Amino acid sequence: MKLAIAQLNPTVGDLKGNAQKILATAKAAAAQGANLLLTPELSLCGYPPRDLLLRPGFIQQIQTTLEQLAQDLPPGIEALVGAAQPNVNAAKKGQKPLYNSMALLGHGKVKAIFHKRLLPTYDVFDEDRYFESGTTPNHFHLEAGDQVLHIGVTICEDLWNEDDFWGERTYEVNPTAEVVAAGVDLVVNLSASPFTVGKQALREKMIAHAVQQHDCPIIYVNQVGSNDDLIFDGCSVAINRQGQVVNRAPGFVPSLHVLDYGAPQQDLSPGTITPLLDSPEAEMWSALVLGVKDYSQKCGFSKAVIGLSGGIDSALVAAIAAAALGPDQVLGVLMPSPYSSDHSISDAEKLAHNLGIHTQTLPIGNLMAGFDHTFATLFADTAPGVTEENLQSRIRGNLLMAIANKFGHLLLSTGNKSEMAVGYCTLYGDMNGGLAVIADVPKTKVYGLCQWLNQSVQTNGALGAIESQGKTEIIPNNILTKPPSAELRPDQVDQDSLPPYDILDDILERLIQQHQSAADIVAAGHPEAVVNRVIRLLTRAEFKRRQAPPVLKVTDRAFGLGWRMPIASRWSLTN
Ligand SMILES: Nc1ncnc2c1ncn2[C@@H]1O[C@H](COP(=O)(O)OP(=O)(O)OC[C@H]2O[C@@H]([n+]3cccc(C(=O)O)c3)[C@H](O)[C@@H]2O)[C@@H](O)[C@H]1O
Ligand SMILES: Nc1ncnc2c1ncn2[C@@H]1O[C@H](COP(=O)(O)OP(=O)(O)OP(=O)(O)O)[C@@H](O)[C@H]1O
Ligand SMILES: NC(=O)CC[C@H](N)C(=O)O
Repeated sequence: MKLAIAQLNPTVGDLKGNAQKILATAKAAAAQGANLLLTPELSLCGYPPRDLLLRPGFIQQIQTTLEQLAQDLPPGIEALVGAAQPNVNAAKKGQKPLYNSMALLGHGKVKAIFHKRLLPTYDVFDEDRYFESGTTPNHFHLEAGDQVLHIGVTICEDLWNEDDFWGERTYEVNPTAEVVAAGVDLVVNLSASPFTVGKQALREKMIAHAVQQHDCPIIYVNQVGSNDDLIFDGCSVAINRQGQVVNRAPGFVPSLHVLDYGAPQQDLSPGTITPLLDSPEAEMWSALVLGVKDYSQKCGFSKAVIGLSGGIDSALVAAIAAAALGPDQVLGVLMPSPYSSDHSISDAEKLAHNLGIHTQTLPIGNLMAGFDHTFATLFADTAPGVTEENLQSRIRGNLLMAIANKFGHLLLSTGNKSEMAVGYCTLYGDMNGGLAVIADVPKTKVYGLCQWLNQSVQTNGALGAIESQGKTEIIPNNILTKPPSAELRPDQVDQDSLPPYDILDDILERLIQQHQSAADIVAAGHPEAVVNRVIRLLTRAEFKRRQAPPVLKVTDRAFGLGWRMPIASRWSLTN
């Protein structure tokens, strides 16, 4: 029997386009003799469809598209296609109106529907909002000539439940154990599992554990591509009865792999194993490049604009944009003020040259003077301070949005996770933008990524669309070595206002990712006064983060849907 792993990149809501992708892949798989096409979770609607699921018209269109797709499939191949399905008993039983399902298409019809059993409702997932859990094990017999393969169907979270792997009971039900008890030869897991750094190694350990626990090979098929804030890395794997990876699809690109299952061992035969990326930096880079590429393309942008300060944050975002869209599609705008250092301009120009992106220089001194003049009477008895400093940021934000409006660019905002956490950024200023590219990358990791970028250009030149041949650096060394500064007043450096970034980032990770209390963090060796100050800053900046652009998620807890803190709150995160 031949099974085709279709690692697809659907666009949320593009039912027609997604159906065409599934059909084209089914034809390619059939041409290679495949008997069954395996597609990711909700492959027809794209994951996550969020509140589109509340629109009756969306659900109706899913049904008609699914039926049409069943009729269009080439003969000889069946397909498991992911689609939300109505729960006909919802009103009578007081249940949720939908199931998260896989439809088995074949012989011109929808032959069977399998419902997801375990619904993730934590971090960025909210499936309990829409879906009812399936209650019975999902399995079917695939028949081709005189061969029959008994296949167990699980959908993403259904596999994330092995108590002894996680060391704690996560769910009452174990869908894998139930299909294995029904006597299946093979389990497939159709997923939309978002990327975070290091997650693929964890997935493979978890799947190998399940294979050994249940003595059953597993094929895991993941979505690829980025939808809003979530990046899906693909890396679909097949693990044989011995717990060995026999096929791994590449990360961050769509792909099709056809695998054999059968005699003599009744197991999966070896396929192609794409090596995993060799560092956390390589993973993060690939994910962010895909995030910018897909967000732009799926929202209809081909060009991006970025404020280029000569600092490290805007340098990294410009590099990601150049790799994602092509250097020719990226505009860096230099907006020096009277407080800007000479190196802010020369470093930004050097960076732009290394990347091959376009630049424009728009000095903001006159606009600052115009604001001073207009406010002269109103602000007459006040001392200049943060208000005037922030005006520079807001002037730049306005200029950038005007360019975005005029030329149809997407404005990429450049704030990193550390400054988003403590509110070291200006609303309607440097926070302006359509996509917050590195707002889940702590400042220390921004440095790590830039250093990795410079090393990669020397060793393998793997920098997407950036021309790297003959170059020894992408991020100019001076950008890497000078102290970070907002340059909003003379001689300002970040470290005047914030703890050193290595200390800040460690405290933030403990607070945001590990939910530690102040006492836990002090016990880990941080001074109490610094911990309390960081907690105050983190809490106070909630209102800013609520107004930030979508943040590309690369860590286990990103700002956005996975971090839902109240704004008007009196609870202190010291506890
Ligand atoms: N709970 C709440 N709900 C809604 N709004 C709230 C609020 N609390 C304050 N506010 C409002 O927010 C204002 C304060 O926020 P905001 O105006 O953003 O400004 P603010 O946080 O006061 O200042 C920005 C900080 O970011 C630093 N920084 C660092 C790096 C780069 C840049 C840059 O811009 O390039 C800036 C800058 O040095 C300064 O320390 C208050 O004046 C108030 O109007
Ligand atoms: N002189 C400038 N010209 C153009 N854009 C600027 C200028 N100064 C600031 N910006 C914009 O505002 C953003 C915020 O500035 P900030 O100083 O926090 O970041 P950075 O300069 O990129 O990095 P670093 O903080 O390490 O210096 C910049 O990334 C950039 O997009
Ligand atoms: N779509 C899902 O069910 C995803 C949940 C799963 N635990 C993951 O992160 O990969």
